[in-house]
Amino acid sequence: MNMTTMLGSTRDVPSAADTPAIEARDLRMSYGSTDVLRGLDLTIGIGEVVALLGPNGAGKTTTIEILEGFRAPSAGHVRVLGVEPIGGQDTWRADLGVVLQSWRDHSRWRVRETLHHFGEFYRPYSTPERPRPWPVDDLLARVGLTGKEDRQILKLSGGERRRLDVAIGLVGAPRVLFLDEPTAGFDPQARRDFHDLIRSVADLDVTILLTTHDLDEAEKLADRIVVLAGGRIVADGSPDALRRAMSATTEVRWGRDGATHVHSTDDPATYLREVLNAPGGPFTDLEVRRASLEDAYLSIVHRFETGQELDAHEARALLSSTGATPRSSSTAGTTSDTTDGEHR
Ligand SMILES: Nc1ncnc2c1ncn2[C@@H]1O[C@H](COP(=O)(O)OP(=O)(O)OP(=O)(O)O)[C@@H](O)[C@H]1O
Repeated sequence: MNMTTMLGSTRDVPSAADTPAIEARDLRMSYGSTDVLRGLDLTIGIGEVVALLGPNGAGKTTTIEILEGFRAPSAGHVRVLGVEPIGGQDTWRADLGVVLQSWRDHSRWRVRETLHHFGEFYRPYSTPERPRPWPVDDLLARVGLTGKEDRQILKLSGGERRRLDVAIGLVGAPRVLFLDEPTAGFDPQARRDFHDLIRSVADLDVTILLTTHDLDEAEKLADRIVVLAGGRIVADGSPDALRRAMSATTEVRWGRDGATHVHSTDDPATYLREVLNAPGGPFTDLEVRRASLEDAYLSIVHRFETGQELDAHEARALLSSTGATPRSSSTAGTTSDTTDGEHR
């Protein structure tokens, strides 16, 4: 039985039709006197793949742990598959797959027995539409651990262990999969394999919320990127929309007469014309670079952290694709100034 047969289609699931997979309204969380989440509004539809980004300590893991039901929020309305996570029963829990940041238990267990062990928890929740658990051999093949079935966990490499973590998250054939920094420590090939795996899972309408610091990963995997900073969502949109909202600027780099110049501009054509027509020796270097998603992200976070105002237009652009309402006038914005840097 392959994965598609096994998972069926979540379109058949009654609760999937009109209930969002994840819903948070004015979600707040404080640890003692420290406010970590200050009013998060987030709706994620069934089958969406969303990357949650934000600087260290922004509250990504906290958010995920609240959605998983591991942590009670201080305030706010939270629903995952229509259920309040902190009171979620086992039938609800069986619909979730969780890949934590680090999982170090059972290190003497072997790969197959570990998956078998966790898979058995899900058997009582098996339905004709969604047989559970996921067949271990198919799962091993999916995560690239075929041939490692009998190895003890402590003898796996870091990347292999992470693949096992992902397999454990999937073994219950979840409807919603939470992945906290899933590819930390992966080599490039393992990362690529993992991306293929997640895309194939996403194709089955599994809702995926992942945290990552890897912009490239977010861009490859996610339909939508949500940026968390200062306890609030400061940007929410497709990778393209975020890049467009933040990347009016283009960087022009040129070398001439022994000097390298770097200039950011909203109007590269006009600037280039000026540069090319200016008197001087031959050009030794010329590069025109549109800002990347990483540039956009860094700019969003930088603008937020330095308290730079964003105007209503910028706020709308950053939050527009989900129709979210900007909550603050002091979050992120575009870097549309033109600065000239010169390096000799
Ligand atoms: N159990 C806890 N008790 C007190 N403070 C906590 C606890 N867990 C997290 N924090 C604090 O809450 C803030 C948010 O932490 P969280 O782990 O959610 O951030 P994150 O965005 O996932 O960070 P990272 O990117 O570093 O993983 C941090 O300042 C952290 O120190």
